[in-house]
Amino acid sequence: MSSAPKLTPMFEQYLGIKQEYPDALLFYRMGDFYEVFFEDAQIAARELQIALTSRNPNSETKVPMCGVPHHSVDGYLTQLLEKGYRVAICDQVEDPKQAKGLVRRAVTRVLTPGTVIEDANLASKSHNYLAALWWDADKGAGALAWVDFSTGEWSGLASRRAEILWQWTAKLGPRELLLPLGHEVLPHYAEAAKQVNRLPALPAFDLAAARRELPKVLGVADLSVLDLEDKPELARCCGALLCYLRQTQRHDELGHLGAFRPLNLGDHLILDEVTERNLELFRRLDGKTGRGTLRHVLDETMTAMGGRLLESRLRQPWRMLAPILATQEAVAWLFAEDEQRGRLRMALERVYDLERLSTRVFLGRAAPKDYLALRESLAVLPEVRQALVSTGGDLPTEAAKILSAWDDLEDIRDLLNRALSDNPPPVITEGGLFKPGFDSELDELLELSEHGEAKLKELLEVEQRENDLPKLRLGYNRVFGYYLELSKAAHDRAPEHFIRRQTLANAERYVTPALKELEEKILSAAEILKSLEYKLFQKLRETVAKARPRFMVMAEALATLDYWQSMAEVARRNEWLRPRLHEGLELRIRGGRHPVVEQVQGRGNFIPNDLRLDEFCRLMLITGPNMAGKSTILRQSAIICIMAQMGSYVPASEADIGLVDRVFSRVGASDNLAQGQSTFMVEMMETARILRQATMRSLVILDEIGRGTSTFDGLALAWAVVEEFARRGKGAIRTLFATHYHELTALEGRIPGVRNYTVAIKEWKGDIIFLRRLVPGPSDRSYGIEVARLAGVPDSVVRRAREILSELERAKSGDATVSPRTLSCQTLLPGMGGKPSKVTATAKAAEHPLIQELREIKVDRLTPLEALNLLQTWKNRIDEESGS
Ligand SMILES: Nc1ncnc2c1ncn2[C@@H]1O[C@H](COP(=O)(O)OP(=O)(O)OP(=O)(O)O)[C@@H](O)[C@H]1O
Repeated sequence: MSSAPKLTPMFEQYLGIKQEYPDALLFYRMGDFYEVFFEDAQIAARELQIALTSRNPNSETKVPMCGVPHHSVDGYLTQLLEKGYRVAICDQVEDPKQAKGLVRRAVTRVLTPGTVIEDANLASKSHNYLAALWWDADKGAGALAWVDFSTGEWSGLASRRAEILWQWTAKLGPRELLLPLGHEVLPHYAEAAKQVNRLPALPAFDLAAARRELPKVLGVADLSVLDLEDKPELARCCGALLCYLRQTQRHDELGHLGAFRPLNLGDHLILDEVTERNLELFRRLDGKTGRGTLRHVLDETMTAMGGRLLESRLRQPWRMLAPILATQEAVAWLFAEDEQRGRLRMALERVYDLERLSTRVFLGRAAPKDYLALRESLAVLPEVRQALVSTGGDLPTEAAKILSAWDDLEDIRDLLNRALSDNPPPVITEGGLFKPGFDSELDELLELSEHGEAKLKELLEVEQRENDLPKLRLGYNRVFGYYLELSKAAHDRAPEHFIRRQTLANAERYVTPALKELEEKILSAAEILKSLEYKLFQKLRETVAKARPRFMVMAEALATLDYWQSMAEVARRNEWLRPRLHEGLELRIRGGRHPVVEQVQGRGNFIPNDLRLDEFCRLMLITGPNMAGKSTILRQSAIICIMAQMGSYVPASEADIGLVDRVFSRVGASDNLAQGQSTFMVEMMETARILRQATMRSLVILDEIGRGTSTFDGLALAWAVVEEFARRGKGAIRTLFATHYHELTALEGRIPGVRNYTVAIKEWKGDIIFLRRLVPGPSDRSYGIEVARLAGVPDSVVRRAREILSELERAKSGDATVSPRTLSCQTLLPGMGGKPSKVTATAKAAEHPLIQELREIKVDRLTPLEALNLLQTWKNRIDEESGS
């Protein structure tokens, strides 16, 4: 048996380390490069588009290899993290000059998408979550916890329904999700669990470990202080987060994590992930962010912290009146004060991301430019404070609270001012971080290292002059340091104190005791200088890191101010109005607009609409032609409620909003074909969810339920759903229901609270004009064919569709061709059988399309041959239709 070829010591070391990080790409530091080997190299070369080479670990095998220079590694790491990879950074942990044999190396940190803290890997105005989910199927209980490691915020929720936990996972969209090994991902949520890391339940999710670790990290006595004692599942998830952070950060200190604040669903207006998507709160239906989303319209924040607060509020608006009213009061104050708001905006623009900067300082990963950014931000704090107080009048309660806890962090600003040079180096080890005058010892050493050159020159000049050797030269090499050099021709004139060190072909090199002494001073000054700079930097870092809680207080204050001013700014620009909120169930909007559609189309081109949901009209059935604007009304009503409960002004001329606990929306088709679910299946799953979760305080908007199946199945389902919403509890659930099933309009008068509405149009010379006005009453028909014509469907198809339509209508109005299946449905469904519906009543007495053509024919203009051909065409059509 042949034994495996012996590896070089370097590869032995590499493989030993790699074994500990099987799931990460190992970046192995060699000199000025990070090298990647074996399979990792193939992945890295492909993903980073860099050359794949090879290296021999022994004489026989070749190992794939690629590498990147250490100074530009960050850009490559960003690319890998964006693609979802984890990277273990393996550094040299001893000075190669001092190393005996192979340099010692160790993994200094593991970068993962969910734990990154560098700006290059993060969207500034979005949170970056690492989440952990635990579900105990036997007990029927579970939890989800999440942390934004870059800011230190963490939270979570416990639930007795796995579906709720997965919904929140989908909503938060964590960059990484920790799941215990073997734990199933709920069907329909594969997207949410795209980036899953399976951890062994023990020790990662161990309850005993969580009980021990959590209080330690958060500096409290036990779990009861954290409101976690009676939520063991949530404690497990928090424990798993800590366990993973410890593993990846190689940093025992997790003290930058803030207080754990469990999410109390009762405090918030719940928007599930489907509603978020359908209403295009964060992403458009095509998946893109930015223009076309509500967030884009609302975001006038000037700081990253304010932007993230806006994201959280939009994700979780309030359910309770008190915080909404307090926010409204502050927004109204800044809304009224244009000048002050302008000053505040200008000041906030110069504030950097205090949360993430101070995290990097705390974890020892801040670059000199981060300290400079902190210094510049702190310099603005007095200006922001000044902008708050400058009105002279009474401040709103919340603003007064912020002001009373205000901290300019003057001591830290003063320290950074005195310490940091204005042009610091890119990395700390390069020197030049501190200002002259900050530390006297440092100044002395700087003087020596800077003037060392001059002193050497002085020594050379003395030797030249005293020994009459004008051609004497000074040089340096790595082997014996500084030397004096004489040409071969002059070497016999070397004085006695010159000690010969090297003979070259045409020169001799010497040292002198004085030169050696000076050299030692200069070199040791550089060494001492380096270590003193490092020591001073550590001290500075510690002082700034200790101020982390103060930074966090101010970060929260600035984020809140920024949120208010952003709300006030957009309200001013778009002429929005302060809504009235109340505990009742009535919803009244006058002159409501869709903020996003209006922004895209331009203010003058959007037609406002009124809407009222009260005890007489709790469920609005909106019929109307395609393209009339039904979906827009549905969405804008939901969006106005969401905005109001964020404390924002709303696009309406008047709004009274009875608080909403959940908004549900089923709008349009959302295929999930990739997950093996048809459009109809998804629609029904979502409808089922709404039926399970909606309460009397919810607002439900349903758009064209049931259209993904056969007409009668769809109608029957839509009908049953309307009945269910209209008859829940004592009254109906506030529902806006847009549909093309005109048969449903028969429900008005049969079920209390159901009212018909339509979006008006006008017919003019065979065309339709969209009036975009919501008016009481049902619509007569869909005008689908007219809209198809407007959309450019070819005339031949439009004509044929008209023929088919009139056939169908004839059949429906009791003609002999009606099928047995249709008959059975008609008798099953109330409102359909017996009396003709509105549609059939208004339809013209149907006649065969051939008769119409016959009428239009000009016989005297036909040649006999054309007449014969026409006759043959008609006969063919009749034969086809009768199936002969
Ligand atoms: N109030 C309005 N003012 C101006 N334009 C509007 C208004 N409402 C809707 N629109 C425009 O009409 C388009 C169609 O509106 P919407 O999708 O709401 O129609 P719909 O009745 O739901 O159509 P369908 O039944 O085909 O789904 C919108 O994209 C928008 O551009």
